[in-house]
Amino acid sequence: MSFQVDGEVASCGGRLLKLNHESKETKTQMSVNIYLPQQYYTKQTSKIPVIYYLSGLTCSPQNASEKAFWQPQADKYGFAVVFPDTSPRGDEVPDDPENGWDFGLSAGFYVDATQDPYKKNYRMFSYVHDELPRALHQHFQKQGSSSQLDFLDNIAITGHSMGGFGAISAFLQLRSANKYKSCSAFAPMVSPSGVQWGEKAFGGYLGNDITTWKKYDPAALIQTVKNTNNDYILIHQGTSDPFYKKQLKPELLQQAAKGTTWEGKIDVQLVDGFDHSYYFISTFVPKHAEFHAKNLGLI
Ligand SMILES: N[C@@H](CCC(=O)N[C@@H](CS)C(=O)NCC(=O)O)C(=O)O
Repeated sequence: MSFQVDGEVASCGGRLLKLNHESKETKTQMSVNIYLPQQYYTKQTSKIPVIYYLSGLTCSPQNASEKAFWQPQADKYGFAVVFPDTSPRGDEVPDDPENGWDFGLSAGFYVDATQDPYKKNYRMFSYVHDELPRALHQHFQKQGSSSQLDFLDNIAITGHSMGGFGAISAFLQLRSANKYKSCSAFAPMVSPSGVQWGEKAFGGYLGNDITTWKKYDPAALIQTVKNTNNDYILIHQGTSDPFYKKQLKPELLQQAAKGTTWEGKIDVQLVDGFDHSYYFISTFVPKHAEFHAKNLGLI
C-alpha cells in the first residue's frame, strides 16, 4: 500500500504531490494527485478535511490539478483535494475495442465491472471509495506529520461529467453509512439509461441487463435513498455545453426527486453560455468550494 512520489510542485500556498501506488483492486499501478493546502504546512492542529474530485472522460489526475483552480480555494478554507485517475492503465488492461474515448482507458465510469474482459481491472468504485482513502490514510499516518489529514471521515465528493456521475452515484449509494458529508457536480451525467455514453459504458462493464445499472444510477437511487440529513446536491451546468442535452441531462435528477425526500434539494444552476471545458469548471469551483467548506464545518 505504499506510495511512490512521481513529483512535488509548489502551488499557491501549498504543494501538489503526484503519487502512484500498486492497487489490489485494479491490479495495476494507479496515479493520484493530492493538493495539500497551506494549513498543512503551518501545522494547524485541527484535522484537515479532504475533497475528492472525480474527473471526466479522457482525463488523468493532471487535467483538474492544472486547470480547475481548486488550490486557492483549498488554501482559503483549509481542505485538501485528492484527484484520482479515471481508469486503470497499462498494456495488460483491456481498452475499447472500437478505440473510442468514451469507454475503456480514461473512461472507467467509477463502477466495479462484472463483465469479461473488464472485471479483472475495472474496479474503480471499490478503488476510489475504499482502497484509495484507506491507503492515503495509512501513508500520511506513517509520515508522522503533526498536521492531520482526514481522508476517511470529514470528507466530500465532487466531479465533472463522468466524474459528476461518479460523485453523485457514490454519495447516494453510501448515504446510509454517511460516508461523504457533501456532494456537488459539474455537468454530471445523471442517468446512464437512455444516453449513449451510459449505454455503451454500462453495457460493457455491467452487461445488458439494465436492472444491474440501477445500483449506480443517480436518478434511480434518488428514489430509494432517504435524505435524512437535509442534504442538498449542488450542480452547475453550462447551457452551451455540447453534451448537455444528449449525454448529461442533470434536470432528470430533479425530476426523479419529485415526491421523494430529495424534492427541492437538487440545486441545478444552469449557467448561460458556459461550455463543458475547464473554463466552465474553474469559474464555478469557488461556489463549490464554499458549499463543501460549509458542509465540512470549515465556515
Ligand atoms: N476528447 C473529447 C472531449 C472529451 C471531454 O470533453 N472530456 C472532458 C470530460 S468529459 C475533459 O475534461 N477533457 C479534458 C480537458 O478538457 O482537459 C473530444 O475530443 O471531443
